[in-house]
Amino acid sequence: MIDIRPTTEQDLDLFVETMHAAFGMFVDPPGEGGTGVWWSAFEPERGLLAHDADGRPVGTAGAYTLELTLPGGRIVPVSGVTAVGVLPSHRRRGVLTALMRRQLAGLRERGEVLAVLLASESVIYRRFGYGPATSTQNYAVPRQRAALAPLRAGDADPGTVELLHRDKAVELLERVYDEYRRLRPGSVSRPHRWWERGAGQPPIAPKPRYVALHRDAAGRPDGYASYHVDDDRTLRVDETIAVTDAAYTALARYLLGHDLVQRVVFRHVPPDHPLPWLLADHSAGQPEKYTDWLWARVLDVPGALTSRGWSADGELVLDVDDPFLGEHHRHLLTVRGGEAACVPTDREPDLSLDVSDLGTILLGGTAPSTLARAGHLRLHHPDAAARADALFRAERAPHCLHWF
Ligand SMILES: CC(=O)SCCNC(=O)CCNC(=O)[C@H](O)C(C)(C)COP(=O)(O)OP(=O)(O)OC[C@H]1O[C@@H](n2cnc3c(N)ncnc32)[C@H](O)[C@@H]1OP(=O)(O)O
Repeated sequence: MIDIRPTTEQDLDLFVETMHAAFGMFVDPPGEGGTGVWWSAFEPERGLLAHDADGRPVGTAGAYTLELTLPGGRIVPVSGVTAVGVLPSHRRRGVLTALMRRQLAGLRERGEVLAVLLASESVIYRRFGYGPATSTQNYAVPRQRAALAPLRAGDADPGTVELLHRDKAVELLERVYDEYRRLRPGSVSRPHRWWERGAGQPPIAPKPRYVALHRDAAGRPDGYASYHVDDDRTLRVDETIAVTDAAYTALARYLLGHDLVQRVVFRHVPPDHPLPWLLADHSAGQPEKYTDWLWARVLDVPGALTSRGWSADGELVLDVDDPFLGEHHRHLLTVRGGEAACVPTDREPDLSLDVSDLGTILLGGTAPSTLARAGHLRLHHPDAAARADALFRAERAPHCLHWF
C-alpha cells in the first residue's frame, strides 16, 4: 500500500534526502552553498512524498510554477514537474505510477491545460501521457574554420557587444531572457527567485562566466551569451539568448572570433539556429549531443488546443486517447483567423492519436505526418496529413533551454 501525502516547508529535508537516495547521490543540505542552492528555489508546498506500508518515505515528485510560451506567442501557466524519484529498494512496484496519478489530478485542479517536464530517461513518461515536444543539441565549430560569410552591403550591425562579468550582469540577463522566452514557443519562464538565489545552471548559477551583452542601435540590451574558456581551449557557451536575428549574428561573430581557442561549443542551440548559414564554410560546425528536452502533457484537450495561436485556417476531427487517465475525447478543432474553437463531436475522425502525441505536436516541433509515418498516429483520409501539418505548424521551431 502506497500512501501519498503533500509536503510542506517542514518536509523539505526529508524530501531532498529521499529524492537523492533515489538518484544514489549525496548533496549539500538545502540552504548551504553548492548543489544545496538548487533547493532554495524549490516549492516545498507543491511536493508529494510517497510512503510505504510502514510509513517510510520511498518516493518524491515536485512541481515548479512556470509559464510556457505556445505557438502564436500565447503564454499559459504550467507546472514544471521535477524531483521525481523512487528509492532503489522500492522500484517497479508502482510508486511512480501512484505519484503521477495523484500529481496529474492536482494539476488539473489548478485549472492548467498542460504540464511539462525534463525526463532523466526518455522511456519513463510516455505511459503517463507526456510527449517529447522540444529537443536541443550542441553545435561545435573548430576555430580555424570559424570564419563568417561576408555580410551583404548595408547589413552591418548598428548595435554593440559589451563584455561583462556574470555577477555584474544578472539583472540584465534576467530581463533579456524574459523578453526572449515570450517570443520563442517552447520556452519557459525563469522565476525571479531562481536568478536571485543563483539556483540553476549557469548563467543562473553564480559560476565565473563572461557575458557578451548585445545592445541595439538605441543602446537597449537585446541579447547575451554566457561563456568561459576551458583548459582544453574550448570556448563553451552556456546559452545564446537573442531577441533579434541581428543580436544573434553579432554574438555569434563575437564568440567565433575569440582568440586563443581551438573550438567553440554552443550549448542549447534550437533546431532552426542559423549558425551553419552564418559560416563561410557551411559544414564547419557539427551538431553534438542531440537530446529530447521539454516533454508536454495535455491535461485539458480543448483547453490546450484553444490556448495556442494558429497561423493557418482549417478544420480537423481529433480522436484523442488518454489510457493513463482512462479517457477518450473526440473533438472538432476549427481555426479561423488564428483563433481555435474546439467542441465535442461525433463526426468521423481525421486522425486518432494518443494524448502523449498531442503533447508532441501541440508545440509545433514535430509534424503530425512524421508521427503518422512512425506509426504513432492514424490518419483516416489521404489529405489528413497535409491538413494537420499545415494547421499545427508553429511560426518558429519550439525550443527550451531552461533546466529545472
Ligand atoms: C521529471 C524528473 O524528475 S525525471 C527524474 C526521474 N527519476 C530518476 O530517473 C531517478 C532514478 N529512477 C527512479 O527513481 C525510478 O526508477 C523511477 C522514478 C524512474 C521509476 O519509479 P518506479 O516506482 O519504479 O516506477 P513504476 O513502478 O511506477 O513503473 C511504472 C512503469 O514504468 C516502467 N519504468 C519505470 N521506470 C523505468 C525506467 N527507468 N526504464 C524503463 N521502464 C521504466 C516500469 O517498468 C513500469 O512498467 P509497467 O507498467 O509496464 O510494469
